[in-house]
Amino acid sequence: MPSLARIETHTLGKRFRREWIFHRISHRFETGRPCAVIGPNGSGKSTFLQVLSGFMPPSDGTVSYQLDGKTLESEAIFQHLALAAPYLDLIEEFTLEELFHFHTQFKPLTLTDPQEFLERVYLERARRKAVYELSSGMKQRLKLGLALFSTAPMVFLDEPTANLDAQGIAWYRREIEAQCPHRLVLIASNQTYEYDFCEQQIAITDFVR
Ligand SMILES: Nc1ncnc2c1ncn2[C@@H]1O[C@H](COP(=O)(O)OP(=O)(O)OP(=O)(O)O)[C@@H](O)[C@H]1O
Repeated sequence: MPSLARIETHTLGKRFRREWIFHRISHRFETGRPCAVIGPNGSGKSTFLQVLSGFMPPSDGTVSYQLDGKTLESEAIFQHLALAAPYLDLIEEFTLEELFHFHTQFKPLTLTDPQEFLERVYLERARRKAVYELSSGMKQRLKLGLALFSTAPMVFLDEPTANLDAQGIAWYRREIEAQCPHRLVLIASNQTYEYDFCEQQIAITDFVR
């Protein structure tokens, strides 16, 4: 049975200095109800995901987390959350096999064999390459794979198809749609093809003060 995750925000707001980026967002996110956070460049999508991830404190309101009906402390949510985002870097000096072994000590994957994982992200031929030797699209498949195939019940993706070609985008859509029924999925995007399967949408510009 998949874990049932729930995140509830109550009048959540974030400002940098005196500028409110978003304000008074009250919403419930749940396993099986994928949600897209949409808006133009600079509107606050990444900021919203970072506040929900616990990377940034809110300026106003609250966020609460539940897993199978039990409240999670905000310090503990990181272990239950997988995030792939342009501002999160991979360790460039590791080979892909080394990265797999390092990463899975902290964030286990459903694919426990590195070979199987690298085949699933179409990087099996690069397994002895260092991360810095990969193209930007290859790195993006690696980042996405680490989030998509993690065992964490919550998965947040920011600009998931950045640098992916048409084949990569089709792969992303197949894999994310397979994950949606049994995980809490949140996608920050301004590309319809990254989120048009999401049953919920939050337009961040609706929450400007
Ligand atoms: N650490 C920070 N300090 C000050 N301002 C910030 C900080 N991070 C983001 N901002 C500002 O917050 C606003 C929202 O930025 P954010 O990156 O969340 O937008 P976005 O919708 O994700 O944009 P994009 O589509 O370009 O990725 C921008 O005006 C940005 O300059």
